[in-house]
Amino acid sequence: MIKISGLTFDYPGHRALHQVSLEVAAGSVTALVGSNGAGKTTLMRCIAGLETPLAGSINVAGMDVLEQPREVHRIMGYLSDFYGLYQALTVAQCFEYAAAAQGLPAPAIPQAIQTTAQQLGLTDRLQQTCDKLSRGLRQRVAIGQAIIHAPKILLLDEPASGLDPEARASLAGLFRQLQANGMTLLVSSHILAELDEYSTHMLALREGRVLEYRALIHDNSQHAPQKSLRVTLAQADARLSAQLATEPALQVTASNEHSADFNFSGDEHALAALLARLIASGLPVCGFSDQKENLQQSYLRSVATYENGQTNHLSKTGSAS
Ligand SMILES: Nc1ncnc2c1ncn2[C@@H]1O[C@H](COP(=O)(O)OP(=O)(O)OP(=O)(O)O)[C@@H](O)[C@H]1O
Repeated sequence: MIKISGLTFDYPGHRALHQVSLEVAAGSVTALVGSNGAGKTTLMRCIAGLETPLAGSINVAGMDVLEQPREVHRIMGYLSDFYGLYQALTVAQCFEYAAAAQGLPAPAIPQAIQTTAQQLGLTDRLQQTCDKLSRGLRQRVAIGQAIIHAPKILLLDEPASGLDPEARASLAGLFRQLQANGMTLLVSSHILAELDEYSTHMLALREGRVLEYRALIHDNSQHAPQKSLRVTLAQADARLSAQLATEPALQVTASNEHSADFNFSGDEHALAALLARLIASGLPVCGFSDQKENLQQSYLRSVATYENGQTNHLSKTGSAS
């Protein structure tokens, strides 16, 4: 859906993106993560055709963003990190304005306003003017403006900032719903636990470079997906490692007398059978827990790998001192 090749972007005196290349699959939700100044906003603005890169190309649904910006905008929604709302307009008027600006035919606009208000929980606010809304409600109106034309691609820069926990949870639900309807989302946030709830991919940027881009959910239908699990005992038992070694469908990655971590290839029935065998062997098993790496751990591991690489490179070139 989005194909970026060799994207390089310069601000006066500062290179913000260095040779960024990646392909974002249709229907995915990509968590765009990185420290302050990593280049997330710049990348989004380039994808939205709001900046002209020094080099490289960006293709959205088969269209070159720089050559066909208007066609691209018709299928794209973008919420910038700093946005403005017309204070004197009501929420309904804001939606109407956004819908008309996105080229929605006039007869379709009233329904689009109702649908969007419902998705954002703003139905009872439609007649209120924006100057009377709280920060979180304004944020919801801005998100509504970005999705009113039911785009195929949605770019959201820090969409949850200013939202209360309830609104954040319902926003996560909305993103899952939009993805289920076939939308491709690119969402930047510093709150990784939140992105973890709905993201299928992680794109980590660091100093304008792609640190890592990968799928977070592996769905390989030909094989049972591999699980990373931990078995915990109620009390220390030296037989744990030996007992696990007799199990062909698992590989132990770490163990002691209280617990063991292992990768397991098998379905839920195989897991139930494994639990039954461990209990039958006399081990005081409390249970299994999922050891799947979350987005935060994944991101921090990418950063650590990058920093170790930098340190190794510097020490090899002799400039570390
Ligand atoms: N208008 C500008 N002129 C010069 N440099 C800029 C400009 N806008 C951004 N930069 C620089 O480009 C780099 C990337 O900025 P960008 O806003 O894309 O980062 P970000 O990852 O979105 O950061 P944050 O998480 O803080 O929002 C930063 O070093 C920033 O200082």
